[in-house]
Amino acid sequence: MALLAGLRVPARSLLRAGARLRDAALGRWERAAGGGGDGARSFGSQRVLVEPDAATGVAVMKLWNPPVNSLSLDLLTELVISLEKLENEKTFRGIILTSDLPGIFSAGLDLTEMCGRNPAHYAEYWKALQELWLRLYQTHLVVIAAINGASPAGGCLLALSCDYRVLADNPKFIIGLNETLLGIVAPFWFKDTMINTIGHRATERALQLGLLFRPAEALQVGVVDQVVPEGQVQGAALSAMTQWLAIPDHARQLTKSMMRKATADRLLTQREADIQNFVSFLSRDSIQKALQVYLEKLRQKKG
Ligand SMILES: CCCCC/C=C\C/C=C\CCC/C=C/C(=O)SCCNC(=O)CCNC(=O)[C@H](O)C(C)(C)COP(=O)(O)OP(=O)(O)OC[C@H]1O[C@@H](n2cnc3c(N)ncnc32)[C@H](O)[C@@H]1OP(=O)(O)O
Repeated sequence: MALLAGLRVPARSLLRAGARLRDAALGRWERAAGGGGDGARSFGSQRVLVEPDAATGVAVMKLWNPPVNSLSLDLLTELVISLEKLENEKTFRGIILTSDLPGIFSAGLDLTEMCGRNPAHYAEYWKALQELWLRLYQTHLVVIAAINGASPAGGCLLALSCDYRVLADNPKFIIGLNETLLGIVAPFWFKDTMINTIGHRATERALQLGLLFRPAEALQVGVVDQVVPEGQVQGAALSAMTQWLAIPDHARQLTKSMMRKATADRLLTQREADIQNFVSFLSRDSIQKALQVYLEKLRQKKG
């Protein structure tokens, strides 16, 4: 109950949360997809709900990790499993990645996974993040981000790793790689993913200043491809998906691989070194202190 006490979610969501937690305790849950009639069933885990539509070959994947969809170790693991499952189902060609929490797409990496833990935990956490990025960035499926909330840092990385981004038009829905504001540094593969999306100069400025873009600026700089009124984001993502799925799979997939392989390979060839780098960076007293101060500021915001 204490965990739920701080959440700003409606009673309906709390009931749904209760049901999910119960079902998760029993193992992976399944329920019939509402009115689908095509035999497709929703599936998922505690923190990732997947609503597949076998008729269109598109699955909507919703993040649900209250209060802010921070990328905890559990969420990272569940995302990888859900992605792998969809990749292995031959009927699916596309994913809409979105959030099931009002106003938040993802708050990025879970700061509580990076503060006051031991080096083995940092290593495990970083490996899980690498795993998710490598899979999402290189998946043969079309992935469109329907960004229905704030999306800083790791949340922005998730969106940038998709093939196309639609952002809901609300000034609170900021997006960007703001690591420097926390006193930390975006790793090279975050930087590369952004360069591949908006170019070198715009990335250099965005990263050094830790810029968090509002929707109009995000569109202008190219961090997102489309801005639509709130409430239309999923519909717009589905419309965009039609265009992507009109292309023969083999041609689109080979092109995606041609565009992204070198970037992914750069991490693949130095995964272990990247983990060690992260662990030693995070283990510095000054970095731990900076993260603790930032986390404390977030916690006191409400007080
Ligand atoms: C040359 C050497 C190079 C070496 C490089 C090597 C390695 C690189 C090293 C490190 C790289 C790390 C990369 C990091 C990436 C990240 O993603 S870090 C996380 C960045 N995220 C943020 O800055 C977002 C912070 N959150 C917010 O701004 C807001 O929470 C919000 C998302 C805009 C939502 O605002 P609001 O709706 O008002 O909610 P609250 O702020 O009230 O938050 C509610 C509770 O959630 C907690 N929380 C928020 N964000 C996080 C988070 N990211 N992790 C964990 N917890 C979070 C917040 O504290 C509140 O908690 P309480 O309810 O008060 O307990």
